[in-house]
Amino acid sequence: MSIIQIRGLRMTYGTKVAVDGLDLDVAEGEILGILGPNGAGKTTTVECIAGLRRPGEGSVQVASLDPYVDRTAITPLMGVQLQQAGLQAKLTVREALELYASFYDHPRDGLELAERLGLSESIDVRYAKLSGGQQQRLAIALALIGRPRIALLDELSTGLDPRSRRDVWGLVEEAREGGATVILVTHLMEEAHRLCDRLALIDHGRITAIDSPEGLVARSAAPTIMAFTPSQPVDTGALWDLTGVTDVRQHGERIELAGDDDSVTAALGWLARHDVRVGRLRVTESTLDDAYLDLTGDPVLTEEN
Ligand SMILES: Nc1ncnc2c1ncn2[C@@H]1O[C@H](COP(=O)(O)OP(=O)(O)OP(=O)(O)O)[C@@H](O)[C@H]1O
Repeated sequence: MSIIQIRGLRMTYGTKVAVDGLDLDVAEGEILGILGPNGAGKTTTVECIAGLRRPGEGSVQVASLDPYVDRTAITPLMGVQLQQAGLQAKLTVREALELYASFYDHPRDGLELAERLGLSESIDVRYAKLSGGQQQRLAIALALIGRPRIALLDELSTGLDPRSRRDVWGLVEEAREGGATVILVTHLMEEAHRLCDRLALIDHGRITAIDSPEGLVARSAAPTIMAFTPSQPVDTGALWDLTGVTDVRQHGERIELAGDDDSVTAALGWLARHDVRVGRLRVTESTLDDAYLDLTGDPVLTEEN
């Protein structure tokens, strides 16, 4: 049973189509990453899930409620971190944490959360005086303080230094262990790979692929590259004929061979059989980054096809 269900969502701003017939199901306890180019419609989709925008067409259901209509019932279930936090400039970190904790039945300890996010020294600083990264960390603390059943995190770690990013990832992992469902909009492939059970690629307001991170990497056409310097000249034509090889190039003494995982085994076997020693071997596997570039803009791919 999905905790979030979107059917045929369409959103326009004037003549601009921001979301164009989007369907999505998110299972309870899942961390779903949303990836896509700037302007693809990610934030607009998240704002509809948060009940901040009324769907132009189609429907959004969260925990069997309409988040736009049933705002009062949805608020205690949901923690939301948006790109624009929209907090009052004069509110201190402590006051903001206390205010948000009051919205929930069983909130986390705000001071402990502040400590975890490196905000203890700024606890009495007003929001307007915080640095961009501190404002971002506070927004994340406010999204998670209520132990929400559903957390919506839009560009979680944009603008955070590497240490803060890891602190924040730890909190998201804890939320997952607590059974939360998390929607995470991100441009960071490392973050997507590490935290998310599934990734939805959105382009031009539609989902173009949805799968596990490994599934997306596996289905992308981006190949494994094997580069090496042979101990003697090699017949590159013979390498072309090996299982899984899709490309062979020679750059001076070096040979670069592209293909699937099997191509590496096949090439190493062939070279051994022909008494060619392999020097300076380097094998580079395709990454989520490659898969993202490869898959964005393609037709819809789901786990089933
Ligand atoms: N308030 C608005 N008024 C007019 N157009 C808007 C508004 N908000 C978003 N848009 C447009 O709708 C489209 C989708 O925007 P959205 O912010 O949802 O994309 P996004 O995928 O979140 O982008 P980014 O990665 O840059 O945050 C964009 O073309 C954007 O310019």
